[in-house]
Amino acid sequence: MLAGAKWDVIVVAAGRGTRMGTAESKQYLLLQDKPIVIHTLELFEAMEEVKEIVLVVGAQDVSRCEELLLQHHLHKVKAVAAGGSERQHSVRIGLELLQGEWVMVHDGVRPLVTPEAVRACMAAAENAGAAVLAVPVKDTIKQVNESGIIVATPDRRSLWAIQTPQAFRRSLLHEAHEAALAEGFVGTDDAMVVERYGAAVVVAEGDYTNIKITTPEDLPWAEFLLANREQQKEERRREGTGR
Ligand SMILES: Nc1ccn([C@@H]2O[C@H](COP(=O)(O)OP(=O)(O)OP(=O)(O)O)[C@@H](O)[C@H]2O)c(=O)n1
Ligand SMILES: C[C@](O)(CO)[C@H](O)COP(=O)(O)O
Repeated sequence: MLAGAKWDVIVVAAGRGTRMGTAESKQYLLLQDKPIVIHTLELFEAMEEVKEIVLVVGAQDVSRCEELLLQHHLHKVKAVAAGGSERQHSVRIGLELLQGEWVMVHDGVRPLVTPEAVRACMAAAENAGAAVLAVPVKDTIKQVNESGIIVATPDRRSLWAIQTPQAFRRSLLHEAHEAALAEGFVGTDDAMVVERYGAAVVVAEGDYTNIKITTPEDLPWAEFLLANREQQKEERRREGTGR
């Protein structure tokens, strides 16, 4: 294990992808000939700050994921666990398998997060105990009632779109999840669980390319962003070798 590796990661990939509408769950769709969730895992596998990864998937996908891990040499994944009916349950299942001091939770379907953004999130969490990647919203956001009438326009300066990774001192995240379970609270992200527990969660500014692959139009966008990154990497490599 690397000396600087003090972070564990839970990659949640047990969703059904109903909004994508494909027969195959979206985390296994191919981007540049590789399953989306493998792109995501490779990012954390390559980071020296990362010690161990737990992958949480649908019960029916555990063995095919174990094979995929071998095929793609993902040695940091110490367990593949069967997830729960809600994202929050899948996170809690992953959390039970980890013992380290620091843990990040990341969506398996956010394959485009950069190591720089992950590092910004980890640094903010090490300072504050809990941090999430986020970007300021670019649109004007309205609150609309059931009749389709706008009831409020919150000040955009205070609105952020929340992404993953979400990074925490493990004991805090564990206590917050236990409390949520006891109270029957289910949120859409881990920050909500920790906020509700009463702890401060800070935002670390990420970037707009860390998209969550959710609906069909996200796929060509992700392909474009990936191709663009590969091209930039190739250009840097050529410059580095003077070619
Ligand atoms: N019970 C669940 C639900 C979601 N997730 C994971 O949480 C991440 C973010 O969820 P989302 O994009 O909403 O995925 P789905 O639940 O699969 O999508 P949908 O809501 O369209 O069905 C995904 O990587 C998804 O696989 C999970 O591990 N367990
Ligand atoms: C955690 C998350 O990625 C933050 O944007 C998001 O909440 C995932 O779940 P959702 O079902 O798409 O709300």
